[in-house]
Amino acid sequence: MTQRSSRPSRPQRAHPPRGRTGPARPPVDDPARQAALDTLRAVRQRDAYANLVLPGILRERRITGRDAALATELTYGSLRAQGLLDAVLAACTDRPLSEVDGAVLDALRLGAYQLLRTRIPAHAAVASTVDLVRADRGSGAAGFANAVLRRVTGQDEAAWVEEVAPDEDTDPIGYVAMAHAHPRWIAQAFAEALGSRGEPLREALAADDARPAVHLAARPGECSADELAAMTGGEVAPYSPYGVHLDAGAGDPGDLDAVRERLAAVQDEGSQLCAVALTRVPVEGRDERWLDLCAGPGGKAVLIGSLARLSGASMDAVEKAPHRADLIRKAAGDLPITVHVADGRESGLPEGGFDRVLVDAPCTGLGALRRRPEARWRRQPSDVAPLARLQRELLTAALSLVRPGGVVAYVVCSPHLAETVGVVADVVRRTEVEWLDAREFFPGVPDLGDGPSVQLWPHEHGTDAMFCSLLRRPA
Ligand SMILES: C[S@@+](CC[C@H](N)C(=O)[O-])C[C@H]1O[C@@H](n2cnc3c(N)ncnc32)[C@H](O)[C@@H]1O
Repeated sequence: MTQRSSRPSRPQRAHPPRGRTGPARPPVDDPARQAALDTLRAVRQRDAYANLVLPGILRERRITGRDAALATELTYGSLRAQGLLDAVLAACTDRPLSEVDGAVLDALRLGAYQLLRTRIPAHAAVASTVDLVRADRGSGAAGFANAVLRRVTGQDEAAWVEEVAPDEDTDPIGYVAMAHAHPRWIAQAFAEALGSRGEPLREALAADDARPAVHLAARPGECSADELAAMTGGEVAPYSPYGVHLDAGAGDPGDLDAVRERLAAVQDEGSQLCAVALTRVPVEGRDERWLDLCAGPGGKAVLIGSLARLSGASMDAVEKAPHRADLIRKAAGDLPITVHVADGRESGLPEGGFDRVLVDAPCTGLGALRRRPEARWRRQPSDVAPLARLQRELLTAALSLVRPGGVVAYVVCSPHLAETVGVVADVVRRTEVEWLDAREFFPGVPDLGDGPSVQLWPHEHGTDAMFCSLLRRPA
């Protein structure tokens, strides 16, 4: 690890007071950065979700085109990279970041992101950030931000990683976690799922750190993937028969005509594949009652419900949260889906009453971090055990709701072993059930490992890191 010759001295003032420290100026005319900064603040102060806050700000302020694209890139990029940015910023000040005014810290993260991970010229990145701080917090805070960011400009991202990351030889996981801006415990969980601390782990974290393409699912019976690609200018997805990929910078996909007219929905290709896999497993005899046990907000329920309609089946959808149950009803429209607000562990639905059951269980979401920029810094290792307990209980309930000979798909958007094979192996040990080789039901998808479960990965499949196990209740 290289050592910096000296820590930067305290910038300008020994202790710039918190809050306003000088005359504020009128708001700066930089709508993209202002939108990004306001979103970072909402995420920090109110635990808001950036992908809900930012589109609202852009709409309200009528920010479009290049400004909207820049705001999106800076917001999501700064949030994704936060751990790395904070380590660099901490090395550029001589007091803990916890003592830096929150609003100033948001701006410093925005500035550091531009300096380390964009092609924006350094002088523009520093000056624009300092202007934002001056307008909001006054000239003292602006001087502090200027001094810190100038120190960040001293070297590029790779050199900073060498300085702030743990030593690569003694802590390879800690090193690669810092280099690709992931908390160490998440990198460790990925390493365990991949069975590697080397190149596959680096590739997985790098893919997880990049801006993902938008994935759409054409609604079966309404529109084909070819038609959807032609309508949206996207590309037909490589594996899902319903999938289309759009460029990462393609704007708000909710504005697309195909999505507004319900011919398609925004849905990761891995989610599509797991939902479709449930419908591909042959079952003998009756095949007309399907169930989604954790259905909100309804992405998979709509895809499976569309396939149910085409094959003459109907579907029940269970969701514990009433507002998410409402979202399923809205998304389902006239599909043959009956929505129940209930706990899937005691839904009151008939035991053995269903031919196919999906358990898309609540999980840490570690497999979809690239789509939820702030999530990686919010999740904690202590979240895993209670979720794994709930997942086991939901899967056990699903196995009592499926009829003999029927099939259950257990799906999570996480590769954490405690939520994936840990849950399934435990339930299989305690229940009489056949663990099917799920790989057969992901035709054409390469690199699916040794089975019997399927673990998808962003770096191998271009999907979220979705996990799917298929279980059959003995006839
Ligand atoms: C991973 S999400 C499901 C996503 C959904 N299948 C889709 O594709 O849109 C898990 C859902 O389970 C719900 N949930 C959590 N605990 C539950 C329980 N005990 N019973 C039923 N649903 C539950 C959550 O509110 C959440 O909506």
